[in-house]
Amino acid sequence: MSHTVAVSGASGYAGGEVLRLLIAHPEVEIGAITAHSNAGERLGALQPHLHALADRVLSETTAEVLSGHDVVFLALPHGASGALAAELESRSPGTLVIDAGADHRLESAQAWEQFYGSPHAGTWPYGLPELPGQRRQLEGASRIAVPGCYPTTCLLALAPGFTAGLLEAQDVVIVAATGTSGAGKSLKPHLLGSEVMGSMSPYGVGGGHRHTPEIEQGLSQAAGEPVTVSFTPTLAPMPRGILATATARIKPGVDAGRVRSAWEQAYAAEAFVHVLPEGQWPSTQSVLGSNHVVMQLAVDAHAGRVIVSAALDNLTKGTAGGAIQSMNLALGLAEQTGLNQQGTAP
Ligand SMILES: NC(=O)C1=CN([C@@H]2O[C@H](COP(=O)(O)OP(=O)(O)OC[C@H]3O[C@@H](n4cnc5c(N)ncnc54)[C@H](OP(=O)(O)O)[C@@H]3O)[C@@H](O)[C@H]2O)C=CC1
Ligand SMILES: CC(=O)N[C@@H](CCC(=O)OP(=O)(O)O)C(=O)O
Repeated sequence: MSHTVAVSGASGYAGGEVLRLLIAHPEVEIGAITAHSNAGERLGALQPHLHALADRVLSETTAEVLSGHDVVFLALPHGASGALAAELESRSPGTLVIDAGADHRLESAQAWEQFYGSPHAGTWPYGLPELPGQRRQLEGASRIAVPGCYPTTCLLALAPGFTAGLLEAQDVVIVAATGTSGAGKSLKPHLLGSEVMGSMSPYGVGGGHRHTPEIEQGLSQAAGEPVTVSFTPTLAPMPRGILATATARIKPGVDAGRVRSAWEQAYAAEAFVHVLPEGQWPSTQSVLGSNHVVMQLAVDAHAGRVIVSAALDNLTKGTAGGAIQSMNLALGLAEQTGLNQQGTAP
């Protein structure tokens, strides 16, 4: 039986990627597609790669338009989904709501207010099934908070070492590079082609990036104790992709073999997360357009640290693919349904 799905924010990058994947999903039928300033436009004018839906017209994003579907994806700027989700709850109580924005990811209202500067909308099950115990939380869920793109990368990179109790909680350093689509479609002067092409620069330096509390939340849950993270994002001259390099101090007496086997065991049964053969390091190119994550790790015995490098596509596993993976679990479908795209090369 086909599930009806509505996609809000369909004119944006995240909503467009949700639609790209849903078009290839065998168990869904696409219902309402909505936007804000672009309501009334043909989808083909805004998402010219989505040929199958080119002549569909974008509706206004309202709870009335979105209600009555089995599933609603919210791909809206953060802060916009809390009120809409509350209205959907009363109009359409049986609908599975999947929020690609940040509004429902954090458990701490204080951290939300500190980093986002608005009242906290609440906490929904966190859509990263590969974290320990998380898959069970998503099976049959009626609300899902899709993780941020950096947190997906960083949590998958480091969680196995914390779950296995091999890493110190207080000396975690992550530097990550992202493609420009992470910032969304709206015009931003620092993202003009002439500013970004052929150049890289950091931003959100010094603990200010809003994904820091989300990464700390996930790693603390894995460790069973508070984990402190120093996180520095950088902007890279590419449209898609994240490469995160994460390092943490290894506890005394833990040897390199134990470290490697913790990661290999954590992901041995996962369809989308791959610890590469030793000596092969990840590249963003190899995962573009796919729901896959590739990673490699090394033990730096001199520094007493593990170094993990992980790559994914911020719009696929980092947003829309991860969201559909969680949707599949919530609907009782096979987790990989509609997500068998391989990477593109070159
Ligand atoms: N880009 C990425 O890599 C990732 C994005 N996300 C999250 O997904 C969400 C969407 O991001 P992204 O697609 O990149 O952003 P875009 O700027 O590309 O798209 C934003 C979408 O939201 C709509 N919109 C804008 N303002 C409002 C409003 N006030 N009310 C309702 N709809 C509105 C826009 O409609 P219109 O065009 O008609 O104005 C557009 O469809 C964000 O919360 C982001 O945090 C999560 C992980 C990664
Ligand atoms: C290049 C760039 O600006 N990237 C974005 C990525 C964040 C993102 O998209 O995640 P949310 O879902 O939490 O908004 C940023 O660093 O803010």
